[in-house]
Amino acid sequence: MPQQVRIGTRASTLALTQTGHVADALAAHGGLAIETVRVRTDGDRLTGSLASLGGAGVFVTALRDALLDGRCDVAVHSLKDLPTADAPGLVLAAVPPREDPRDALCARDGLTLADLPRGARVGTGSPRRAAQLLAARPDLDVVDIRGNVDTRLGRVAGSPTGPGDLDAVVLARAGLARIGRLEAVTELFGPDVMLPAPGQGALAVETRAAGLTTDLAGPLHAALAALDDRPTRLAVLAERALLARLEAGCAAPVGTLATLDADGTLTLDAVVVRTDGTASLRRRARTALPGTAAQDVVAARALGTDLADALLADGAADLADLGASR
Ligand SMILES: NCc1[nH]cc(CCC(=O)O)c1CC(=O)O
Repeated sequence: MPQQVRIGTRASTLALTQTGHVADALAAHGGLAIETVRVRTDGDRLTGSLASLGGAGVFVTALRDALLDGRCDVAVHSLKDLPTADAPGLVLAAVPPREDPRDALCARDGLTLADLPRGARVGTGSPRRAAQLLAARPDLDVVDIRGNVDTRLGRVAGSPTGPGDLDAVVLARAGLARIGRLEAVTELFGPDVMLPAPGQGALAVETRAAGLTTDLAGPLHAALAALDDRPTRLAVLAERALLARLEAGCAAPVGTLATLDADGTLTLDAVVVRTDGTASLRRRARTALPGTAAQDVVAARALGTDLADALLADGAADLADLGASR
């Protein structure tokens, strides 16, 4: 008899697809029978703008409660939706290999950012994306939008499935890839134009720190360890350490991306942008990872906190409302 594992997820297409990948990977490891438990979060229920929803954790709190109550054993989140504060009683058990973390423009008629007409209406609910869009194209009319990925794509002119009242929207490439809508992408933004949110493109697999029955803990923990990807974990650790040191919320106009080279160098890029795009601070730092698991974690975190300190010394806190929507 395989061990039963209940895996908690939001019910959006994106969340169900992400959870499906994790469930398949855990099941492939053997000895586990996976059951999916759908959980409705405030982020799914409430319809206000993302910036007005009350910040950290709107998509994850209900899932974490389900873990702590024992309604599920494992929860899958988009890593960028996880607040940087530790959750008592829970552990980040696996960070699977990251998808391409870039943001994508999905515009009408195949247009790129440079091709969009003056004053074009571009939808995003993210102050980070809005600020970087305006830094590149101050003439754009950035429109605050919400909804799942399909709903947002439906707002692009010419879409068969929505009002089509916008010239373009900006979305994470990873989410579009996971739901099979990459054909909507008209441009991928390089790091010089738009740095992604910390953790974008990565998943987080959480479990209870204690409380799994001992027979479940063995096979489940082995399967989770096999799913964990060291380069992704170290990169998102550095990005999240930066965000935490800036005391920045998920709605702050902060972009950051870490990459691990084959030679063991971790490079972290970060930008803090004034919300209207009229000023920004950008920095890069690198560190040679020592090479053992515990030392690497310390080094990755230090890279993030040191880069944040440098940005704060440059005046990041005066430039942008870092505490937005915490
Ligand atoms: N809260 C929205 C959210 N959370 C994760 C993703 C995309 C997938 C990812 O970044 O891993 C999205 C949609 C988007 O930003 O376009």
